[in-house]
Amino acid sequence: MNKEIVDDKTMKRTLTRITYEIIEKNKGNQNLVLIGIKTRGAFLAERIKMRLQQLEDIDVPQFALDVTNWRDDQQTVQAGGEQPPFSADQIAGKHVVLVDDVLYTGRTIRAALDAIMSVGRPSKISLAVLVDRGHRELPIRADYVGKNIPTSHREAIKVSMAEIDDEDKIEIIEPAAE
Ligand SMILES: O=P(O)(O)OC[C@H]1O[C@H](OP(=O)(O)OP(=O)(O)O)[C@H](O)[C@@H]1O
Ligand SMILES: O=c1cc[nH]c(=O)[nH]1
Repeated sequence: MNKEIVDDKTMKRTLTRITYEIIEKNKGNQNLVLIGIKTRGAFLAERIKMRLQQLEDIDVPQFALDVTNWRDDQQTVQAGGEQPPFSADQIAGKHVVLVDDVLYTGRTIRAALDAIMSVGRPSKISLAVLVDRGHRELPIRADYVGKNIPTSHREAIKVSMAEIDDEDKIEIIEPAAE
């Protein structure tokens, strides 16, 4: 069963708040680079980039990262992951804000950190997520959290985004009754 817990208006507000928090914590915003994890993290990073442009009139570089090749379950997933789309110069000495939709075990973020470090050395990496659903398996935490949504292991969080899903919403998928 799917239960909608965040609607489109709330999702927009949440992203605006995350953007304000990034602005507040990074006075000047000079060194920022946004890296969104495909698939939906990349669209979230694009939206944060647009808000930074509107709110602060700054043009922050933004990239979409495929972490397939760095996953720790890589043997079991499809081959054919993409290489990072940025160069060492584009991230060296920068403050990278990594963006994803859901933070769960933390393994996707671990893979993203390795992918970034394989290219260059940012001065700092922060993490922004739309949803933190708990159940971490690695010592990873987010700096910017849209919604903390406590879940059981059996539940799942489904983020829909207008760019690919036709609408914005966050649902909790409950396991079917046995
Ligand atoms: O913290 P974790 O346990 O790693 O889980 C979180 C990740 O899982 C989902 O991605 P998924 O692999 O389903 O790919 P998608 O974004 O392309 O749907 C989600 O978008 C996060 O990236
Ligand atoms: O519930 C979950 C767990 C990982 N990734 C998701 O998108 N949802």
